[in-house]
Amino acid sequence: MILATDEVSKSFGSLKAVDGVSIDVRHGEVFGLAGPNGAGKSTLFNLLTGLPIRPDSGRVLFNGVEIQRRSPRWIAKAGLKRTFQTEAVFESLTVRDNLRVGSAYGSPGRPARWNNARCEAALAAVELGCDPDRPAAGLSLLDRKRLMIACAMVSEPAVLLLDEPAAGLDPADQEALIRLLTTIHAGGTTMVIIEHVLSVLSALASRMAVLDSGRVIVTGRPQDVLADPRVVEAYLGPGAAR
Ligand SMILES: Nc1ncnc2c1ncn2[C@@H]1O[C@H](COP(=O)(O)OP(=O)(O)OP(=O)(O)O)[C@@H](O)[C@H]1O
Repeated sequence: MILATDEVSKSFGSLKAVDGVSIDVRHGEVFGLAGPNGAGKSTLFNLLTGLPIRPDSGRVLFNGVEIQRRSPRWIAKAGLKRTFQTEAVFESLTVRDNLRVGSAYGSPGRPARWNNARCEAALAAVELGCDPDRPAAGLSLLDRKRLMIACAMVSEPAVLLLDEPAAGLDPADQEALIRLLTTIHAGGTTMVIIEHVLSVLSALASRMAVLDSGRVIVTGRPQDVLADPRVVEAYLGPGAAR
């Protein structure tokens, strides 16, 4: 296992947002996370990356090391990086400067000396063909997503966590995203993907878990999980699977 949670819980007041969740992510796989709105998926990502919360109980293990009390920066430098539901790019900065920020935040060891070759490589990896010296503002939705992924990939993380990468994309752009993430995965990056667009998740993930009300209700291969009556009822309500 490269990444695991062991009975991780987090409450906000009386709400158990994440309730005793245990997942195991294997080296080199794409692991999916799904579940209805409010199921606790993003909170689980926040607990994995220390941003900005810590678990009330349970452990997060990265390469066998407990990281649940580590800082977000330490976790990023260790090789666990993430993207966000909304396209978290600095609109007033150029594409190149966005990548510089990504590199400075997550590179292991001392801050890496920036070089243009690295910028070009990161942009090529996400197939972002624009002028690197143009502002990020005005990029299309898909290109802002490419840039956000490039900012995470520029420090060559071992694990990339993607929070709803397909949100807002039309079917053609979803296909482009699937091709892009397939290529990045083929380069050796382990991925965990939260996604509501289940066709995208099915195309990418070898295993997945579904959360409901903070708990894992089913884990397995996408084709089995998505046909499971418990999953159908979590999305559509009690009795929907009958
Ligand atoms: N900082 C916070 N303070 C209080 N409640 C929170 C906080 N963060 C999340 N929650 C609550 O925890 C629950 C789980 O939220 P979370 O965002 O993890 O769900 P999700 O599965 O990612 O949902 P979505 O698919 O809509 O993004 C929700 O009820 C949410 O309102």
